[in-house]
Amino acid sequence: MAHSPAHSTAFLSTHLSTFDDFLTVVLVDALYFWIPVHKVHPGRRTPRGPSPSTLTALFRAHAYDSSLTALVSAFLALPSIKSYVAGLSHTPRLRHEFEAHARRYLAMYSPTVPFELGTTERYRAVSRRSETCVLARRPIAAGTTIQHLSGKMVALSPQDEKSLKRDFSIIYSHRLGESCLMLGPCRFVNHDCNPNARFMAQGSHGVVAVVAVRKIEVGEEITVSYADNYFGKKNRECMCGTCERRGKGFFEQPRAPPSSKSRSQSRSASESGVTSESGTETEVDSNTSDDSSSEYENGIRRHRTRARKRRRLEMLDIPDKPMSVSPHPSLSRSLWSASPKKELIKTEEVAVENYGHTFSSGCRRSTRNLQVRAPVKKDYEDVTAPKGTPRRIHGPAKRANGPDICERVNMRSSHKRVLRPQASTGTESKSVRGRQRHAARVKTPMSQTSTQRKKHAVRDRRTGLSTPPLSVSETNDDAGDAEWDSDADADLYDTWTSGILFLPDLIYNAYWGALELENIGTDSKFPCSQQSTSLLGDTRAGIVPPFQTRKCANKNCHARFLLARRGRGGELERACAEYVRKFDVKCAAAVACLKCNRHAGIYGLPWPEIKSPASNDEGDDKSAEDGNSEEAQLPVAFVSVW
Ligand SMILES: C[S@@+](CC[C@H](N)C(=O)[O-])C[C@H]1O[C@@H](n2cnc3c(N)ncnc32)[C@H](O)[C@@H]1O
Repeated sequence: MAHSPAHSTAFLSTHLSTFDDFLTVVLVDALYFWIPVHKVHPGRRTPRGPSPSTLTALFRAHAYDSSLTALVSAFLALPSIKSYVAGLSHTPRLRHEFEAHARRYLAMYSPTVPFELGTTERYRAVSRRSETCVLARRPIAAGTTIQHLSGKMVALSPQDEKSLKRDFSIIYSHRLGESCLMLGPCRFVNHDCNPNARFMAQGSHGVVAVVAVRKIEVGEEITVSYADNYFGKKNRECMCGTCERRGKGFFEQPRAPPSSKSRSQSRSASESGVTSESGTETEVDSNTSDDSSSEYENGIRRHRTRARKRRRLEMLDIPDKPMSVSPHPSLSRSLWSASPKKELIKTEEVAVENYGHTFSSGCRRSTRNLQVRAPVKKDYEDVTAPKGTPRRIHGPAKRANGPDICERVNMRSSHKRVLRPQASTGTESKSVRGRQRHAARVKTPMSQTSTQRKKHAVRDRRTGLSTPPLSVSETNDDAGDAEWDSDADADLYDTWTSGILFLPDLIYNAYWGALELENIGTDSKFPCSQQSTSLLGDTRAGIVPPFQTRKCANKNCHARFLLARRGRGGELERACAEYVRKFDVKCAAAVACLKCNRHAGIYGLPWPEIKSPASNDEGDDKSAEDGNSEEAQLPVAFVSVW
């Protein structure tokens, strides 16, 4: 085999990196993720692995008994994996290490896994690519070992030390007193100067785990501190969120070069040997009292470097602030804070934005089973809209040739909308209303006839012209409400703004807030279980196939083989949202679907019956999450349905 590790009984960093590249191609790039993850040997070709559909079938088959061991065995029994392992020179040690490493990546598919991979644009200015980050899928208590977020650390061989010198996954182990290569899922954890977790060695075989140092909320990025001087001296090139907030590291503002006046002042001060204003002793060079004193020169150099960096950022068109991690605004803490109605409504709104993206790329989903209730639209106003602009209801992003879903999400989050409760009376709100009414008269398409509007919509769709942000709508007076309240107008609005005809339902669902499933019994504890239990029962008995496996119509969707759901799956996801609302279960997957509901496919959003929460997962992470009470509350549906 071209790149199989050398015949040797020792387990070297070369072996680890080769295994890791192979396994990330097979188990992460092909199935799980929408960007190829960073490889240790980017230029190398890896041997062919099993097809995504074979793997998907494998996962589904073993998801029901939630046995990681069974899954690993089945994986190792696949012909392509067998031949890869056979190439490992019949060295039991290597085979054992390969299996252990495969197990680490396979464990990421465990439905109970408390984290997921996401993408971040935070480091793009330097790395020029989207990078991976790790996000919490459920609250993680301080002191908890994060289950399945593990890796393997091996001392760098001298050969690797030369070739991989600048590689990202090399860490210095104080315990071993040498540089090590660390690979496995925990290599995706980024650095933060105020981290919420830390790496911890488990046992004496170089197994690394990640332990939370404080409570981590759903959707929060899991970060560790690599070292104090990892990103330059005192991490001054660090691009973490903490540095961004503090204006440190990469985000430190360049100090302006001293003005000529202050320079001459400091020069005369230095000539007389006086301490400068800032309190630092100015260097005195009795021979050359010109501007080229080293501190000044350094200042200029620093300033230029920073200016260069800023220009680079501008060229890349990366918003300086805030840099966001995706997924996604919908995962932000506030959306999940315990469920007063208003919070819920925000959740729904964002969820529908997501779905808007998703649907616009081809995954239409039925929402016919949903009833909407409890009008709530008066509760909020969009305070970010420019003065006098009639409020715009969130619509889907433009489709035509735009950036893909993830990018859009990121772009959106750079100018987040702020929703706040709206004042009900008072002069202020009256003037707002006045402005809105005026703006509505001037701008809204409601002044056109409905035939005209339809004609324009059709024309826009044909020509591919993006529809201007038409800001239908919303004044707060009764007349405005009545206008907007009519189904026809709402439908039309959607047609105008996006050209996607099926969105009205969704926008309405978001807009009206709370959703109710038709088929939820009043005393049903787990709304979706009623739908799915019987089918699941049959499935387990082997009577019907578990789900219809559909290919996603979006050709950019790397998770297309995982899209499996029963019939009209939309209602099940909604059920999940409903479940979240009712029981305050913090389920990131419910709304965080980025690419064609990858999560829905992988983690299974239908919620079948509750089993006893006994987990069969074994291995290095056995003790993990013992103390995590959230774990026990989670529906075992996560374990059962893929
Ligand atoms: C161990 S990897 C972490 C996972 C990585 N983001 C990926 O996509 O595979 C470390 C790399 O992440 C990026 N990185 C992580 N934290 C960073 C930080 N605070 N500042 C700058 N770059 C960071 C750098 O590109 C670094 O080489």
